[in-house]
Amino acid sequence: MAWQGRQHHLLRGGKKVCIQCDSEAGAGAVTRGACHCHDTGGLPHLHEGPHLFPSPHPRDPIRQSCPARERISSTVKGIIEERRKADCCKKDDFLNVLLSTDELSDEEKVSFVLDSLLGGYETTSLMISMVVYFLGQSAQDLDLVKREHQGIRSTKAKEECLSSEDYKKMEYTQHVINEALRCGNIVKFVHRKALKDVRYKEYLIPSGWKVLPVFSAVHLNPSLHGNAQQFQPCRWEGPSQGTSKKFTPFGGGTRLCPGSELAKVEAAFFLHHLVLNFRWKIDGDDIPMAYPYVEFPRGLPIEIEPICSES
Ligand code: HEM
Repeated sequence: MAWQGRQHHLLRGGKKVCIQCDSEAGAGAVTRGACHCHDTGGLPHLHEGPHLFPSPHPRDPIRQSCPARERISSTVKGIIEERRKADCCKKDDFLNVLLSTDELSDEEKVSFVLDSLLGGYETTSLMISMVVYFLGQSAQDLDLVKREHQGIRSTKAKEECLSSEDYKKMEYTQHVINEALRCGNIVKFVHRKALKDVRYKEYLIPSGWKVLPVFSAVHLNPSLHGNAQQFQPCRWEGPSQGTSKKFTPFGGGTRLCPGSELAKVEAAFFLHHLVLNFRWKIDGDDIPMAYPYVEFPRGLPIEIEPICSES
């Protein structure tokens, strides 16, 4: 995304960056289709649909969601056909792995691609917005992140791309990302069903009951996280702090988010370029609100200004 001009809606821009990265990571060829679906409003409509109650109103978003799914499915089908015709079987990407299996029908393969794109579409852009929002309120943390990225950049040529080794050095950035996930609670709860009677402490959860584990209740519990209401990235310092049952922004068990590492890499690399090249301030008031999904009501408008390299 080119940062031209001074005013940007971070959430909107972030979605485009994320859809490009996710689809590149999955299968380069899907990028073109995915970006088209973003630009024409298909992905936003598709994402909205399952979260809303149907209404008889002619502009009911669910009426737009179903055709959006059909449009995007046919774009992905076209890309799969192109991939089959072209001799690009040597490509070692997600789409080729998916195409090489006979255990799924074509429809299931298309659905798999769509689910993966949707899984990372709102979530990662929201996480990036959260990071920018919280850093905007903590000059000290912003300074620490900036120094970390200046250190990494100083070992590289001017336009040299970041590598996995650079990513491993982004320790404080990881703490900031973890803390934004803890405070931001992008996914507040997941849906589960008890398959048999389950006893937990003095409770009985009868077979067939729906259970919604609420992550935000754990992430903001002061008995598990000291000063739970405060944004304090330094709490993540120390070995294996980021993986524990008291911190589950990406779920857990067999349904653990397969995109968690990709999302964190996207956020860290985005931050690298943002803090080294720009100053920003949030334009007016905007705060993350949950209704029930977390959003910035105004899309987090920010004013940015390039940092001159001489300064
Ligand atoms: C900050 C970013 C993200 C957050 C907070 C997040 C969170 C989650 C959570 C909590 C689940 C578990 C849902 C459950 O247990 O029912 C999940 C599943 C999933 N996520 Fe993510 N996710 C993120 C990014 C991504 C990305 C970038 C992708 C793909 C490119 C992705 C793809 C998926 C898929 C396909 C599933 C379903 C896995 C399954 O059911 O087996 N997610 N995600």
